[in-house]
Amino acid sequence: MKITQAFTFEAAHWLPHVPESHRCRRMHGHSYRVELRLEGAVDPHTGFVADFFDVEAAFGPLLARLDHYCLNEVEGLENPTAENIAIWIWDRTKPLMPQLAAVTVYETPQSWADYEGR
Ligand SMILES: Nc1nc2c(c(=O)[nH]1)N=C([C@H](O)[C@H](O)COP(=O)(O)OP(=O)(O)OP(=O)(O)O)CN2
Ligand SMILES: [Zn+2]
Repeated sequence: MKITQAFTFEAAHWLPHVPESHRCRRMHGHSYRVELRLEGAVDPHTGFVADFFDVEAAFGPLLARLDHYCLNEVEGLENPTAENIAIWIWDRTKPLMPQLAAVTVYETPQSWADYEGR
């Protein structure tokens, strides 16, 4: 069974490795959406793969490190592409949630990165 929980955060960033002429080299902001997908068996008693409240409690402190910050200033996110944000979240969430199967980071509703740990 797969379950997914979505979160949103607002943040500024700029991309240091694109050409000077690229508009994303300038500081700008996004309303990001993060989806955490968990996979596992449904507990026959609770009916849950995992309690959404527990997912929220585990991910909340990480989300707080991103929301309303300049992502380039967050340790490990010096090049804050959607891909690198997804990896950053995975690396810090997977140890807390072994059932984590994918992290999806939407930079805009039309563009996102999916990471499944490889
Ligand atoms: N593979 C990636 N490509 C790009 C990334 C990224 O993270 N991974 N990021 C950017 C910029 O962050 C850029 O800001 C993307 O947002 P935006 O310019 O708003 O994108 P749109 O083309 O959808 O904007 P419109 O104004 O709607 O045209 C660039 N590339
Ligand atoms: Zn951007």
